[in-house]
Amino acid sequence: MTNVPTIIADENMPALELFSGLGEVRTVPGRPLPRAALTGAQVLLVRSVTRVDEALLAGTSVRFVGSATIGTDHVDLDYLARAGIRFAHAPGCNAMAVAEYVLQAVLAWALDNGRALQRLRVGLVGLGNVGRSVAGLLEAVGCTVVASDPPQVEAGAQTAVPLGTLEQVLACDVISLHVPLTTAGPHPTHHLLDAARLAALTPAQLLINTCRGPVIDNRALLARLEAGQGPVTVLDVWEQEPQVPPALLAAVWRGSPHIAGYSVEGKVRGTWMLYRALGQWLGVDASRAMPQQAPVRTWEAPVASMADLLALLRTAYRPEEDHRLLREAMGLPPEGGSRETWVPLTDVTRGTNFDQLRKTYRVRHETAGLRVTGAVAPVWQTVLSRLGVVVSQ
Ligand SMILES: NC(=O)c1ccc[n+]([C@@H]2O[C@H](COP(=O)([O-])OP(=O)(O)OC[C@H]3O[C@@H](n4cnc5c(N)ncnc54)[C@H](O)[C@@H]3O)[C@@H](O)[C@H]2O)c1
Ligand SMILES: O=C(O)[C@H](O)[C@H](O)COP(=O)(O)O
Repeated sequence: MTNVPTIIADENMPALELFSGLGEVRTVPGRPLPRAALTGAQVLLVRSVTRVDEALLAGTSVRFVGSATIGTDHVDLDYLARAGIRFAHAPGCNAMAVAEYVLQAVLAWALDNGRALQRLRVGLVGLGNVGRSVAGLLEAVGCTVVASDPPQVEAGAQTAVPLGTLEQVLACDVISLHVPLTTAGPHPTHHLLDAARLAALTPAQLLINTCRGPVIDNRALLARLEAGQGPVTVLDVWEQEPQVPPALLAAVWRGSPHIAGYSVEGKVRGTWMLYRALGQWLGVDASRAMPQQAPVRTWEAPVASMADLLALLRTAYRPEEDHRLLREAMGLPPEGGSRETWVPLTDVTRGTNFDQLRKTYRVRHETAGLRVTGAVAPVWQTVLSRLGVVVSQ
């Protein structure tokens, strides 16, 4: 390509200054992305909220699409291949952010329920970048982890985490979902947790979904939760985003607006990976380093107990704040209010509120780089090391 390309980018993408040497960047809203904005553009950079398909791209001059995400279910990859449009995404960019979100949920639930981590069996559905990061942290705190991943079994993959059946995973104390959303192929994940599988789960279990909403049949889940028979549930993702059914939100232990991966580092790394890929495609230098943004942080107290570890993690991120804000945005009162106090918002307002929460999401850093100066009990040393914490006593 000889001319300077025009790059259309989602306005919620950080660190777009990386692209200043590669083309002229123009930002646009991602949901909905105005098709007219693509006129004359060669490059389109999106996040998960933009459906990228023939309807959006046919007749445009876009030749490169980048998605600063791990998931690709919003992109019609077959169409892009047929149309000769190059595609890049960001595998692994925010895996540690999601793993920290899951670790906090497990620690808080275990503390609240008097469960010893060393006796917890954790089942992961999907053992890719996120599943492996989650397993690394949970094994380090003493949990026994098993995963179900049929594509890896069929490929004969050697995995550090033992692979079992989905049924074995669903029988664990904690179940965490880390699969892509797929509707075709030998192992589709749409409604993988359907009514029948959900019926086998009990209130003694913890179910966490940070992958994609439609992997769980949300109506069936709500029916189980309203009957008092469902698992304690953490949902970061919802079947009809940006819609969040107030009844389902009221029934879960914790809900958040699809932000499990929203660390500053995860988002910046996603942009940086696209910058590298675009530079390679254009055949130009793209050797800028990933912008480093985490400030110096210090934890001066000891890390002796599970509660200490949770308190340390909470310096970076307080999940109940996301839960509170999401409830407010969907018209629910603070925890415990009756159904009569729910504010009846329209779908349009709820959808706008959901996207607004994500757009204005606060600065949240991963734990990596935190300096601990207090005494660390041997039992927590491995997890702190895997979190990238620097222990200096
Ligand atoms: N909430 C968030 O902010 C957030 C952040 C990152 C990723 N995600 C979601 O999490 C998903 C997983 O991320 P990842 O980085 O681990 O992806 P990945 O591609 O590295 O791993 C996915 C794994 O799932 C396995 N898999 C596929 N179908 C399966 C099935 N039917 N049963 C069991 N395993 C199956 C694959 O073999 C693979 O090992 C992404 O596709 C994305 O949708 C959400
Ligand atoms: O797949 C992912 O990486 C995440 O789900 C995704 O990044 C969520 O954030 P968004 O792209 O919608 O801003």
